[in-house]
Amino acid sequence: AQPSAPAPISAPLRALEFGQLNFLHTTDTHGWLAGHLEEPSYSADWGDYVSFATRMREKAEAQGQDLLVIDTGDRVEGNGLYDSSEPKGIFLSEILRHQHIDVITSGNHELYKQNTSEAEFLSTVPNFRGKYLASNIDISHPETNELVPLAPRFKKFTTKKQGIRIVAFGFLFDFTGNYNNTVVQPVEKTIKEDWFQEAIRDKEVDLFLVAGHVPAHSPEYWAIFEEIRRIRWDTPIQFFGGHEHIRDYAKYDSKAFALASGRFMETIGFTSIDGLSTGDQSSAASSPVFKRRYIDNNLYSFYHHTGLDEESFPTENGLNVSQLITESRSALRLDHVHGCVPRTLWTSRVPYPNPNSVFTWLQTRVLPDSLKDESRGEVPSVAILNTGAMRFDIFKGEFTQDTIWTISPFTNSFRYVKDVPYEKVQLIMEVLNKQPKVLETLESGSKLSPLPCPENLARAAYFTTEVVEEDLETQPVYNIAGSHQAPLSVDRLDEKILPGYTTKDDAGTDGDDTVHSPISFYEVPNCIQALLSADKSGVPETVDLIYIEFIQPHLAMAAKFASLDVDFFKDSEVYMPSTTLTDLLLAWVKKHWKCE
Ligand SMILES: Nc1ccn([C@@H]2O[C@H](COP(=O)(O)O)[C@@H](O)[C@H]2O)c(=O)n1
Repeated sequence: AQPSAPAPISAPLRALEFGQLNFLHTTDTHGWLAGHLEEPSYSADWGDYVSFATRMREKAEAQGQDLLVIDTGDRVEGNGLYDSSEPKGIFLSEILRHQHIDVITSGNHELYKQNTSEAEFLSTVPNFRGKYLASNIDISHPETNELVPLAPRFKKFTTKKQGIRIVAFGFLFDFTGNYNNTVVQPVEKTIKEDWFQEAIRDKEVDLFLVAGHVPAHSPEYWAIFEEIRRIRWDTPIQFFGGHEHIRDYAKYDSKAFALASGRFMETIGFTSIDGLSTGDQSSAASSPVFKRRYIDNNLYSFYHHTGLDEESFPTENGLNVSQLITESRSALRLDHVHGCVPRTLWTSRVPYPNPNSVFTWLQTRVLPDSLKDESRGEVPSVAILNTGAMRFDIFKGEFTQDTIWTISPFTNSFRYVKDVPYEKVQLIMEVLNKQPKVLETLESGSKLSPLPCPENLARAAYFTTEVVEEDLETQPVYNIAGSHQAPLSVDRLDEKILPGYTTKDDAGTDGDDTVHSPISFYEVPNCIQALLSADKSGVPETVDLIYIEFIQPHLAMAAKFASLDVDFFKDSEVYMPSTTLTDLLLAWVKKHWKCE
């Protein structure tokens, strides 16, 4: 772990059940390879994970079993270790490559920008040659401009100990927000292509392995499942997914399961399968047995599951990677303090609006204090921001160079349209906050990216519907009864059962390795608005409508519903040129949250 990481806290743990074939899985790490430096439950770093994977492989192989390591993308954007360097990602890429990964895929974040996808093509794919799969992504070659596969479409391999014959794929969900140097072909179309049809007709296969940046429960995975089942009615299928930032496990049939392993290096997913055929030896078992566990990413869990301790657990490679992370953080000055946070602000642990909500803080303090374009003088305005723009809670204490990227990694700036009737703005807000179907599909047929953070969409079933009194306290406590998932915090360390993930999935409620008490998780709107007006006494007739540029296509759609005759693509202008949300937040923190 990193020198400043908090020590993990002992807690009751559920055991891992090994099988013939075992997997470790990460997804949506978003640059958090240093682990969480303020949350003991997730305080292990990528170096510890390198050691853990090695020790787990040794353990499996000593028992004549196999272990494979999977990563399903969104490795970039969301932490200083990625975002703070120039160019972005040069430190992260060097750290990442030290893990032995058997199958790795791209997420949507690898494709938002041209430089990110090109770095993927020129560095990550070669670093993981033979392991990186891209079943439905092409990229315009940076030198020739020719459209080429980002990586091989699939691969076939045989496991070392058991001789299990695996055909593996690597998919991305039907993403449409990519920059135009890449092409993401819809999954449903890709699976009709000859190469896929041939691959699933291979009779010498014991397991289909579908890794992808695709939600565990999703139409895309359902389509792949059905296509494979049309040809291979009983070959086992193990899916690994991601994108929703949640722990999840989906049962497609008794021989096909999908695991999703959370977000931000909080979770190492584990699955095992027993009863597979191996090579030409058919299995004695009538049906394979699938198991799953969500491991809290900390050394207490790692020691327990490997049966090792502080002395015997770390590998030389793992220790070197931890050291490399420390050096990279230091070179990037990620511990540099910009200010001191007076009280913790939550994205979804408290209801909105609330004095402890990040969104209330933005609405009432940051946006009104910061959004001012000199060229517009005292013209009243309304600013609209999508809640997905804020990625993480802000903990009480030091606000560092790392914090700014964990909360606001996107480089979006602001645009505006002049003289919009205030009542139309209110109608637009109503449309934007209708969940989520109204604004899902453009006339072109392409889908709009959701406005809130992915957790917020995926966890609708877990929302705390009645406000828990304690969540309204100045600093809420966390061991609250209810049934919802949410990350663990730094407080309340005095109790044996600590608050944390309490996952419910298709296999039940015993998936988390650590037994936790649950935490509240409140729904937040898709968008918030702030009225910026010198005259606080009344509502203005017309306003400048300022918005974060990410929501421009959504606004264009919403304007139609609100009968507002504005072409947001043609009629808008840049507001506060060269200023991003990240810049605004940092400037506000430096000015208002000075350390004593
Ligand atoms: N420039 C951007 C990009 C994304 N978002 C928000 O993030 C969501 C996607 O998050 P994943 O990690 O699941 O890919 C997206 O739906 C937006 O809410 C943004 O605000 N600005």
